[in-house]
Amino acid sequence: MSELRLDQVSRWYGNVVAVNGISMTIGPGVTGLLGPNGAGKSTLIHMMGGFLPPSTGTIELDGATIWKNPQIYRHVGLVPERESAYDFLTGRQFVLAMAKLHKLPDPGAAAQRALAMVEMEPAQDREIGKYSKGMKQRVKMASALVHDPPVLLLDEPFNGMDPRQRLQLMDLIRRMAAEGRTVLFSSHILEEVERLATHIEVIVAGRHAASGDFRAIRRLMTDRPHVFLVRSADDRRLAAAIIADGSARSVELSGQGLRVEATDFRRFTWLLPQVARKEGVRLLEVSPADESLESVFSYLVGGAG
Ligand SMILES: Nc1ncnc2c1ncn2[C@@H]1O[C@H](COP(=O)(O)OP(=O)(O)OP(=O)(O)O)[C@@H](O)[C@H]1O
Repeated sequence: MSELRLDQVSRWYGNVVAVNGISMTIGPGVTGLLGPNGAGKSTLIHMMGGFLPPSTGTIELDGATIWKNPQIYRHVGLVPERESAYDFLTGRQFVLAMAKLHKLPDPGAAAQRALAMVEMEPAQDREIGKYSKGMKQRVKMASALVHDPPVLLLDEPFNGMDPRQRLQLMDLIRRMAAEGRTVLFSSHILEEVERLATHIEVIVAGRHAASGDFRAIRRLMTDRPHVFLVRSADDRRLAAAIIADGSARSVELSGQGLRVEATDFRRFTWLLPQVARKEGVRLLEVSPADESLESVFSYLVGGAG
């Protein structure tokens, strides 16, 4: 059983801060790393896999530092987001090459075992370039599993898959976790993460925004007060209507518009346009007032990506 521990990890590229002071612990089972595009998921995964050093902070696997520690590669399998550039190889040749890179005692047997794990034996002698998206993903999984690592890191594994391929891969990931592995996968789709992950870590704009099981994340999204900035053609009139309607906890008039604190996020965003229409007030803008957390919630609830 393996545990990854991140302590105050940051990573910047020139002026761009991709990951900002993230601390978290990832244990056995399936963990979903959820966040919008550009949140820093790939950067985090590459650091966890030992392919990229943190600018500051530490990442440890079972107490051993990951960066510049070749031993780590034996314990971690990483499936990158990008497509393999080895389209001219067959699935078997590709997985075999990875087995040889790891200097496994019997690379042939290891490759065969890994291909069997992902049920790719029947197609192993065809070229990767001729595989479907789902098959390519499974061969990438086999290459990451060839040395039987206790930790598996998958970057956006469901991207571009059809529903059937998605289900197959979910089954496979569940199986990997049931065997005692620590499996982490990234995604920008809440539903995907909810279906598969027993634990969820949310990152937005490089920062750790929330963690827990999906119930905890959902609760966090709906229970806490949400502050919105609302601009309309007639702020005063709209403020009076919102107060009369009772759909907000407080309404303040400011120079930039209305600052509205809503207790029930969904109800408020559903009611506001109706209240405005009834009053004949045109809405110009509704935006979250607290960029860091509010954007997480509106992003998650809106399912945007
Ligand atoms: N090699 C790089 N050089 C400069 N900036 C980078 C580099 N890699 C990533 N970034 C920037 O760091 C931020 C985080 O990127 P990252 O790819 O880690 O996010 P992500 O959550 O994986 O998003 P996506 O799913 O779109 O890949 C982004 O602003 C990105 O533009």
